[in-house]
Amino acid sequence: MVRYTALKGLYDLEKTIGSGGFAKVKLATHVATGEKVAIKIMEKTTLGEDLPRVKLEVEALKTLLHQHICRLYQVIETENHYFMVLEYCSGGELFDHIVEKNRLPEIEARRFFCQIISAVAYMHNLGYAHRDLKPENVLLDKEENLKLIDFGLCAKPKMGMQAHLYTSCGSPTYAAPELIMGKKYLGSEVDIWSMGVLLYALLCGFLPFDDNSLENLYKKILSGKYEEPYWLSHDSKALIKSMLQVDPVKRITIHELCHHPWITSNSLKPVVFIHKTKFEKDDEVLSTMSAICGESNTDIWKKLMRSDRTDYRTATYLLLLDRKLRGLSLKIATKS
Ligand SMILES: O=C(Nc1ccc2c(c1)CNCC2)c1ccc(F)cc1
Repeated sequence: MVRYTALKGLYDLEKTIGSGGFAKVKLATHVATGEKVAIKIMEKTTLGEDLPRVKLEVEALKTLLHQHICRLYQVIETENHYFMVLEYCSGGELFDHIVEKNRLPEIEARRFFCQIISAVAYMHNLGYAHRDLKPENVLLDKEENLKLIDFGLCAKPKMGMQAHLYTSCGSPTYAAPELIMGKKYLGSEVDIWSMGVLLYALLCGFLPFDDNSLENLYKKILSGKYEEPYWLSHDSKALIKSMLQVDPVKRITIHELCHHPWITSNSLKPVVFIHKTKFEKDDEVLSTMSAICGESNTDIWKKLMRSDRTDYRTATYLLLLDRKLRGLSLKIATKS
């Protein structure tokens, strides 16, 4: 096991739970609270021109505080590495969950899809587009709630969500026609298309557009034609059709999506996005911390407010707060 001195005493590294392009994700234990976390480890040399994506993802995750967006607890930068300490999503990838069940019944698909809409509506409302929405970037926590990850491609256009984007990014299978055509596009509109592909995958168990040859895949996406399996209900077909519109102008908007009958059919209320508990002062959590570090609640809180919210103190506070919100006892490991 590679030893990273930067983590010594703070996090105990365990098994590797994911390895993507330029990052490796390892399960770890936050020493002070014993809570599990996922640490995304990136080597600066292999990052190369992807380095700006790390900074983009950190800034996005520090701003996006939502119950269905994976929480960032701490960032550690050393001479050769970046370590992003993230919320551990023990249920793994939604993709594996769909494959395991072959396809999801409409009720379960709706529950998951409402959580995704809530997170994406919240992001768009804050001026962020994800641009890489796909089942691999949707994880499950232990209560089978969804967590969006991988904001390395997200965009926060300076001129707001009405400003056009040009960078072609994300994986073609989930990419909107205007994006693969290299046209200017709106981040919000390409996210809706990707969500349409996601919903199709949830309900069908396979992808609407798939082909081993990139050229044929592009042709299928640009045609906007896909199979409609017999088990899809009328409303599901209508909703998918409204999201997989080749012409972005005809595509359903995130606001219409929140109020769509397929979405509200059970709960009869539109999807709302509730801010995740921002940085509320919680004295019980602060007292638990002050019992160890000897500082007063006020001093700890002042330091938290002044920090850049990515240090060990912030991680400890947030992990204790998560424990409390899950109804667990607050404990801190004393120096053994
Ligand atoms: O928790 C994560 N991944 C994870 C967790 C559990 C399991 C997996 C991935 C995959 N195998 C099943 C178990 C995770 C969390 C944040 C992140 F950015 C990337 C990955």
